[in-house]
Amino acid sequence: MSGKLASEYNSWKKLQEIYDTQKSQLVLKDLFAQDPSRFNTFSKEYVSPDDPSTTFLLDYSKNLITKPVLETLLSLVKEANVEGVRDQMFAGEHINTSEDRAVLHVALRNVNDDFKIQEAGADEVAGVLAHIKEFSEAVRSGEWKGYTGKTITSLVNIGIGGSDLGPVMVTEALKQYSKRDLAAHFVSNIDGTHIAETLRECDPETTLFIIASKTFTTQETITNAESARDWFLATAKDKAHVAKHFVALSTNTKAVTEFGIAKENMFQFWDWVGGRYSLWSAIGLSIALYVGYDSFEKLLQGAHGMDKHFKETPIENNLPVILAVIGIWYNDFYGSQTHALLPYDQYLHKFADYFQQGDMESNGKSITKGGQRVDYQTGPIIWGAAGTNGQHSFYQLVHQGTKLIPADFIAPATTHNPIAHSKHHRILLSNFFAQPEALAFGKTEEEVRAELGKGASEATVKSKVFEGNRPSNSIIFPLMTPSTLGALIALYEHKIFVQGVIWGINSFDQMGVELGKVLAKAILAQLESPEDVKGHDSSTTGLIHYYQKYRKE
Ligand SMILES: O=P(O)(O)OC[C@H]1O[C@](O)(CO)[C@@H](O)[C@@H]1O
Repeated sequence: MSGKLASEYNSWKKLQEIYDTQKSQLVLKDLFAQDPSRFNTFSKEYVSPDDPSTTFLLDYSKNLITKPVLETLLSLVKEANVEGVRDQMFAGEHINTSEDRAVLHVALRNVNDDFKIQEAGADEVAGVLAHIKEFSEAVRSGEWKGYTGKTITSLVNIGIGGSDLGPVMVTEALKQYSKRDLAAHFVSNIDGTHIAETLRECDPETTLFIIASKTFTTQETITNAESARDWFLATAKDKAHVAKHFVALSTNTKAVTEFGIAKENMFQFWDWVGGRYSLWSAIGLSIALYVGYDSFEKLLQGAHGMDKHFKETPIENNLPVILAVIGIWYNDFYGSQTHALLPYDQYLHKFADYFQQGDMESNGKSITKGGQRVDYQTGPIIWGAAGTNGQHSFYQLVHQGTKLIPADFIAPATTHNPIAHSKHHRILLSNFFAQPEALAFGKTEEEVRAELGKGASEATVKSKVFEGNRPSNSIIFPLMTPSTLGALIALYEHKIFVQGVIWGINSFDQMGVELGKVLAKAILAQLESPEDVKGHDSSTTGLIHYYQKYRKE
């Protein structure tokens, strides 16, 4: 960390100058016309250093950049000492300064021991993975039995935030690798409807509950876990049976034991694993159970390959760095408020949800590590949806609205479901190719006039014009596999890291989620009667009083 605001860097000032003076020249149609090799210049194929079959192409040529712009963006990376902080992260230095913690999700997937990491607990990773392997194989093979001797057919992961979103996203993405005879459910919301509806699909004799909570104090998770235990014991009766049906994923042994889960049924991780970076840890148990340990290991290997790429590749060829600086270009100079993640792969339908936490909880900060208020924008709003669904919903605004929305289009070249001789997939991909093209190059007034002929009103002509010059990245990979997914997730994790370092913020704490929790606790104690409602503004008081008119018990 340099201790400077990003806006104090010379390269930041230079970027502002470029934006102010050359913005009108950054027109994709012209840039492509001027340079026939633009695609070659601004695209890179990633091949995992460990496994050539883990590969994808990143095309970033449809961005509002030129070589000098990109060079200046990369000099920002140098000035902010991103490489230095990256090396500190890999070495286990406590770069999460507010919590005085290392940030070592890379240690969870350090499969070949390529990185020498000294932090306490890093040497225990292999042991926990062995525990995950042994347990997941026992459950999947049917060797692990429920209290009446039946095999497990339903998994219920109870967790929230990072203890839910990663396993949800990955189990959906790798559904093709599941045995299909083990149903995976995820309960996160404190709304009783979530657990009630889930339990309606489960049988206490054949259900395994996975209580996933780093702290094991999260109100939603503990409340849901207690309700699950009550539901289970209503049938099983004997508390001794809990051991066959409840396991915990946590750093908090004491709280797990107090809950009644046996120590041998606890899967450990460490304070240097951030919640939103934890799917690689014991939090991934539901993934290993659902898709098998071998696939889980391949996921880790895929991420590890990207870690090596990020650590060892010069910044001009470093894919997370390139994505990060292009994002900064729009976020901080073009004033884009959001970034869309648009996977053309139904298996990735939770990808944007996952990175809403990954990115927004990491980089949704306005105070630097040194305590200064930033005078620029930090993390973007992340959103998106899978496939052509979005086209029939929000793409209108992306194409013709008043906002500039940078987007990443992500797709597999081949599908696990080649039904109708891959007709569906070809149609899907034709849209994946067409949308970035339409966004970038649009449709001129002349083209519209030629198309509509003389009788068309001016308003109709104007409404059919696509201004174009809307930027995007495209990522295409051979097939959705565990290792490719691992590489893609790690790509975005490191992108978020690079942006956080440039903005000078701590991407690894989450102070902003605390205030609401504290207020909710105080309000919970006041819900009984109107006389208890004290200390609030008139709006909050009015809302609680309205609720109290209808509350039943
Ligand atoms: O795993 P835990 O400790 O239950 O926390 C769940 C989530 O709550 C948060 O602390 C805040 O939302 C997240 O960072 C975390 O992923």
